[in-house]
Amino acid sequence: MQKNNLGNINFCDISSLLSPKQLKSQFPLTYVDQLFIEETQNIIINIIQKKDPRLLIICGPCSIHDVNAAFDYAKKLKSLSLELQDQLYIVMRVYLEKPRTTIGWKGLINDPYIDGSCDIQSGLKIARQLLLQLIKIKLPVATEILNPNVPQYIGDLFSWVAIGARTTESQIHREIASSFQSVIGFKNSTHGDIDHAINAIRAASMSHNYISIDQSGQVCSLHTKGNTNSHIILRGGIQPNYYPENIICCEKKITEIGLPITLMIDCSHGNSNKDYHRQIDVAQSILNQIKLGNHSIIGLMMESYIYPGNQIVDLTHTSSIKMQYGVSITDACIDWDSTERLLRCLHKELKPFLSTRLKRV
Ligand SMILES: O=C[C@H](O)[C@H](O)COP(=O)(O)O
Ligand SMILES: C=C(OP(=O)(O)O)C(=O)O
Repeated sequence: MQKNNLGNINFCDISSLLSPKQLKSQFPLTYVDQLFIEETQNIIINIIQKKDPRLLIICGPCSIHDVNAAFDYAKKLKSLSLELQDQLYIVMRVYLEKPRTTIGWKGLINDPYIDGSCDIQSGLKIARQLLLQLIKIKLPVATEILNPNVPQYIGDLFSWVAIGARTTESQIHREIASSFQSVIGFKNSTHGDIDHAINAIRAASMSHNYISIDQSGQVCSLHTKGNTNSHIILRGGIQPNYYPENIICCEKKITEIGLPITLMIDCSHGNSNKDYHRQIDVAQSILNQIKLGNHSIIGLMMESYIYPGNQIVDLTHTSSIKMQYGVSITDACIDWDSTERLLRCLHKELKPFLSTRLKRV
């Protein structure tokens, strides 16, 4: 078989990208904004260490595909978060990379024009610019880290980070998690196994050496300190795992190993059986569990956008099809009005209970 001049018959094309340093010089983080991110990271560390009794809420679209709609959503979320901040600490889900079960659109960084052109260089620029805009309005942001080199470009901007169900068992993702100064949430596996997430927490807490790229884009060997601030995210699997019996079983397992008992519940994915309406039932169940004295649940994740549901995009025809504004193009989301009602309800109902959760230190 004839090799092309890229040295591998399966390579079709290679193009250079700008380095992390070049991207950051085009879209710099100001000192004031950097202090804001550090402050929000510390608040979330305090929440998972039970020194701050508020419930952490990671809330936003399944994926970002339209930066204008994302910013409109962010403004609504910011103003609500100010009103509810005494009980809820709200962080926007800004998911820029999507792990797929088989194939599909892989997110704004990979394919910003949603047409299969995969202009990754533009994707990185659009992503960093949006994140800086959100931070400018003092909205903390959260994401899932997927591609191992992406953190060098935008990893300085997040207040909280997830490793997804499909990558929690991956060594490279655990190594990356060990480099983060923000809290990291590890999801249980797509089938519902929590051992992968427990092993990930232990691995990420240790120091690692691995191959990465530095700020100039040069391949390097990276030595990390280890991140001891991580927790499990129960996202359901073949069955939901947010019921009291699942939570108790998970708490028992974590206690036996000697890890801090800190859980976030993802109201979507396997816990909602991918029916977005059911996210509200999951949140209601968690509210009741907290009222009944649960101390291990520190946060909730929800997939929410401006309008409900989702729309299917056909990557080959996107330019000729008009997409609906503010509607997800990946998983279905609850709409803004339902989100606002749910968050107000959590705020009101949790008020008498949250302060009793403070760890006696
Ligand atoms: O959160 C998003 C999706 O659940 C995840 O990316 C998998 O999506 P898929 O099963 O549609 O590929
Ligand atoms: C892909 C996601 O979730 P999970 O890893 O739980 O499937 C997500 O939260 O967007």
